[in-house]
Amino acid sequence: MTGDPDPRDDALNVPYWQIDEAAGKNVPRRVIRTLPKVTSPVVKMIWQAAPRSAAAVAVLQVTSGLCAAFGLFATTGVLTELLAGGPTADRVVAALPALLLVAAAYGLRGAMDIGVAHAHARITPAVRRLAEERLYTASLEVELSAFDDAGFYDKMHRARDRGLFYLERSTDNLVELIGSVLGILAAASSLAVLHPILLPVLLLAVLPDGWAVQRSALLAYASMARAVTLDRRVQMVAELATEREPAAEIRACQAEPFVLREYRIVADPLRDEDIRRGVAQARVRGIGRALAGGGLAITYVVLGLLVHAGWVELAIAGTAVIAIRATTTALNRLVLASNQLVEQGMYVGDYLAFLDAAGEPRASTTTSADPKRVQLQHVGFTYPESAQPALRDVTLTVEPGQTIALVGENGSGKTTLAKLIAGLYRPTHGSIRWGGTDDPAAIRDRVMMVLQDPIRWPHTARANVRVGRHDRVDHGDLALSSAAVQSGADEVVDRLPKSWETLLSKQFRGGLELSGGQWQRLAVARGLYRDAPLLIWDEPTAPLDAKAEAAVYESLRTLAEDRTVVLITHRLASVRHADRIYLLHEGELAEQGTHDELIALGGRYAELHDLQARMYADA
Ligand SMILES: Nc1ncnc2c1ncn2[C@@H]1O[C@H](COP(=O)(O)OP(=O)(O)OP(=O)(O)O)[C@@H](O)[C@H]1O
Repeated sequence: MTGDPDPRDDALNVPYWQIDEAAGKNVPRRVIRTLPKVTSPVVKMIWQAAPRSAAAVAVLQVTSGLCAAFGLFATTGVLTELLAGGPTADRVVAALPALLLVAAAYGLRGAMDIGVAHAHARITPAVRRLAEERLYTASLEVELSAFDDAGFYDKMHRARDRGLFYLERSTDNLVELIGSVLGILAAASSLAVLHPILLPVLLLAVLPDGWAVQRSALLAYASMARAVTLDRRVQMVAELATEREPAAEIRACQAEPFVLREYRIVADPLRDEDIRRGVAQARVRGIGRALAGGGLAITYVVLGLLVHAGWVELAIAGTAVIAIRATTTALNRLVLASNQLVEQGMYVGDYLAFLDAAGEPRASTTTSADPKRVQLQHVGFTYPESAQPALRDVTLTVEPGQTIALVGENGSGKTTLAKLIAGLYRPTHGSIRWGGTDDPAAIRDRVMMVLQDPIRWPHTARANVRVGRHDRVDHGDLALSSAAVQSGADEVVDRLPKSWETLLSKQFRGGLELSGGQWQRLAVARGLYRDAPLLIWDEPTAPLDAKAEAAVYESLRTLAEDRTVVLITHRLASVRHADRIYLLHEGELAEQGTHDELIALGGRYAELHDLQARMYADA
């Protein structure tokens, strides 16, 4: 039956991702004050990414500015000769040497500008490359728990989606800014020499437009800050509607209208916000243009009055008009570039804030300690931004060579505990020691973990297994083959058209897709290929068929002979031989012992065991 939406869905109408008015208020108000702060990290980045090209741009731009100044002075010479008395032909001939100087100055300037463009072309891609690597390094190095924090996600998305893009744009704008500053210095210094009063008058023509562009930039940023979460939500819904992974389930659940409704809920306020911003920007731009036009008119009137009063010669006034045009153009470029730099600087700030939040890259630890005995003392763990702890007061010891099993209902904390034992999370209470160390970085090399929902790497079958220990030297693929045989992945690979070299991703031409169970066999092979003394299995066999499951457990028994194993499973029949079984309930250790002890106890474990035994018997 279809009908009105469930009223409980109304929770969707007051979402946390709505427009955030407070975030929009927290933006800077002035460009000039902010400019040095926002440009210095960009300058530093340019210098680190492409020092030679940066030096070339600086030298060529200064030379270009000098040429421009020289050209303007030479122009006065040309105009003086042309406006002198006598026949026109004589005046033109007399002006020729100055004219040649003007042509040479501007020709040289053109050559310098071509050089600037060449050097500039090398800078932006180099900056992007460096910035991307820093971002990816930071996000790969960050503690796993950061990914459970929505604030961190917002920061990362801002840094990745906008920070990188605007860092590139601000590199271009910085080159533009330096060029326009030097252009202004050249033109304005000639103008000041011709008549000092022309310079302040000229500012009248440019400042209003500058104000408008600045306001417009700030409006854009404030709008972005208000809508950033909303924007992310729209992208998420867009992925649901367009990506391959959810496509089947959406159709199977007939959830298409639900996805569209979700889209409308988030897209409508985003559209309204964009309109609000666009209209406000158009208004300030309009005011700025009108004021700028008035300012320029006043500039020319003042120049006319100066000529009329005989304070300025006509030839100098002619050069002044050219200089005014050059200065206005350069000042406008400067205002635009600096305003854009400030706007972009705010996004670049987001990029830098993310690098800060991600912290220093983890020092690559050279000490590698064997986990040996793993001891947990009163360990508690709460996920970031969660009200309830996922684990409470867990104390247990895993002796070297033991196989322990973690069992319990869904959500009881098994995976969380396994990730703590693997050193992926740090406890929020209590302590964990692995042999002689409590530094998770020191044991990471000695842990192999097969996760509940392993990554399907969009790579070859070989890469999917070898990524378990990508730097392992494996002559003749001996370790690869052995991991494949133990996990049953060999049967999967044998059927692939290009064997180990088959690309496992439908998103690329020639790629193939595997079934859930086939992927899982590769994931198990990946864990085995890693080959480490502490082995953590989180429901490794759930999607496997009976034959593959039996093969994996057989391999597990062999592996367990000289390893410490932590096994998580809901199939209690598979944990019967574990040295010790821990039953978790709502984040606490509710029962522990051997299989026989727990059955004798007659508690939750015994109850679950009976239930499963009856279920399989009925089946
Ligand atoms: N990334 C996360 N962020 C916040 N809470 C989480 C996160 N992962 C798990 N939890 C919460 O922590 C609790 C324990 O989850 P955990 O995945 O450890 O349970 P589990 O016993 O492995 O469950 P299952 O048998 O379903 O795999 C649950 O209440 C869950 O909602």
